[in-house]
Amino acid sequence: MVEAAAAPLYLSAMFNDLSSPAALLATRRSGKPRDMVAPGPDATQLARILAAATRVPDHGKLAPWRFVVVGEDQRDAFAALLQAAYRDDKPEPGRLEIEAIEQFAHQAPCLVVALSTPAHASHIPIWEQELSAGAACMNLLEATHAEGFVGGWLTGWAAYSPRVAAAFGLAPHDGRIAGFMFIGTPSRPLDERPRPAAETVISRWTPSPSA
Ligand SMILES: Cc1cc2nc3c(=O)[nH]c(=O)nc-3n(C[C@H](O)[C@H](O)[C@H](O)COP(=O)(O)O)c2cc1C
Repeated sequence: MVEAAAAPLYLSAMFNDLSSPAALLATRRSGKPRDMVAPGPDATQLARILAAATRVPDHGKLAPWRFVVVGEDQRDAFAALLQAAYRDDKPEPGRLEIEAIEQFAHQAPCLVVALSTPAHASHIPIWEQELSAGAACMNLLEATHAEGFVGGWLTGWAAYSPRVAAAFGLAPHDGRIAGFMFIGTPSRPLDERPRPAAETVISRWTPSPSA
């Protein structure tokens, strides 16, 4: 059996356990992008993460998703874009709002913008293509954790801004921003969040007599 790479010290045994694929799935925990610090993935590791993100169920083999990497040297331009987009709706933002935008744009060592880009001409329902985009985002996160980093999937107002969408190549009605996928190293231990009790979300089908 191939020995799993030793998990970096910051990963408590409770979260993102790399000892086996099943353990990783059972202990998956996002990182908070605002708490992420270097290192982030190098070019080779990011290429592996994005390759995994494209290896998802995809009805009709349409690849209805795109991934745009925002380089570290592009974060100032990204922040300027977000500020301009924010001013589209609120021309006179307050200082705290601007600070929040700057913090969002510059957080975490690595940022990939995931796009849902359904093929409208296809007979495959848009909903199913959007599900594939969600699967791609999830695989990106799982591959991130498998590489020993943490990922965080955020949206927020910027994901619904036409100006931000256009800056990432989306014309109106083309598609949507599926998420801002931040990747890095947690600067503090991860903590658990409430999870739904299995019995509230899992059941066995019992056909009704009238079915
Ligand atoms: C489509 C989508 C959008 C999300 N957007 C946000 C967001 O804007 N802000 C936020 O704090 N969490 C957001 N989340 C939730 C976090 O990504 C994260 O999943 C949540 O904190 C639970 O942590 P877990 O991934 O470890 O279960 C979003 C999740 C999804 C699936």
